[in-house]
This record gives sequence, structure tokens and C-alpha cells, in this order.
Amino acid sequence: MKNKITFFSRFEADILSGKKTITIRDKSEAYFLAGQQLCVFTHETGRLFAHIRIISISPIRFEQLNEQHAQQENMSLHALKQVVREIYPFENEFVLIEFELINEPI
Ligand SMILES: CC(=O)Nc1ccn([C@@H]2O[C@H](CO)[C@@H](O)[C@H]2O)c(=O)n1
Repeated sequence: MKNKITFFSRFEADILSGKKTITIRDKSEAYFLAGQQLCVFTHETGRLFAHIRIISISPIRFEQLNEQHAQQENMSLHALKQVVREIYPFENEFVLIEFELINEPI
């Protein structure tokens, strides 16, 4: 089982400060499991910058994104929808991955 995930580097600071605690992914990344510990890399350069533990993973549709998700992303709901649409222009079905930072290396 793959224990890696990548994020765009513009989200690194929010993840490391604990302000961003969810990510919305398409079904190509639906294989993660609650409890799993992941190494986190930047998408752009593949630099390891964090370790996280998956708290939960659940299906979600674009139109179900709400203010609570936006807060967990540390952005407005409008910005969150825009970001998701930029990354996944044609997708409607996603997985909501909730995570926490961990200190110990895997
Ligand atoms: C290949 C790769 O890295 N893909 C992605 C995909 C998503 N995201 C983040 O998930 C949230 C909603 O999609 C937003 O906050 C984005 O930050 C990301 O960082 N990187």
C-alpha cells in the first residue's frame, strides 16, 4: 500500500502550522485508509516536508462542500471550490481526507 501523498507546495505552510487539516482528492487517491501514516511530499519537487495520519476518508460530491470544509482548508468556500475546480475541472465525485500532523518518522 502506497504510504505517500503529495500537495502543491503553496499549501505546505498551512499544513505544517495545522491550519489545513483536510484535502479533497479524486477517486484515483481513494485507496488511503483511516489510521494510515503517510509521508508528505511537495508535488513540484518531491521534497518530504511532513508526516500525517489519516483520521477519516469518505466520499463527497462537489456540491456538498460547505463552510466547515473551507475552514478546515483555511480558505473561503468560494476559494475552496475554485481550487478544486482548477485541479479537477471535470470531476464531481471526490474523497474527503481528514488528517493530523504527526512528529514521529514512519
Ligand atoms: C498531485 C497533487 O499534489 N494534487 C493535489 C490535489 C489537491 N490538493 C489540495 O487539496 C485541496 C482540495 O483539492 C486543496 O486544498 C488542494 O490543496 C493538493 O495540494 N494537491
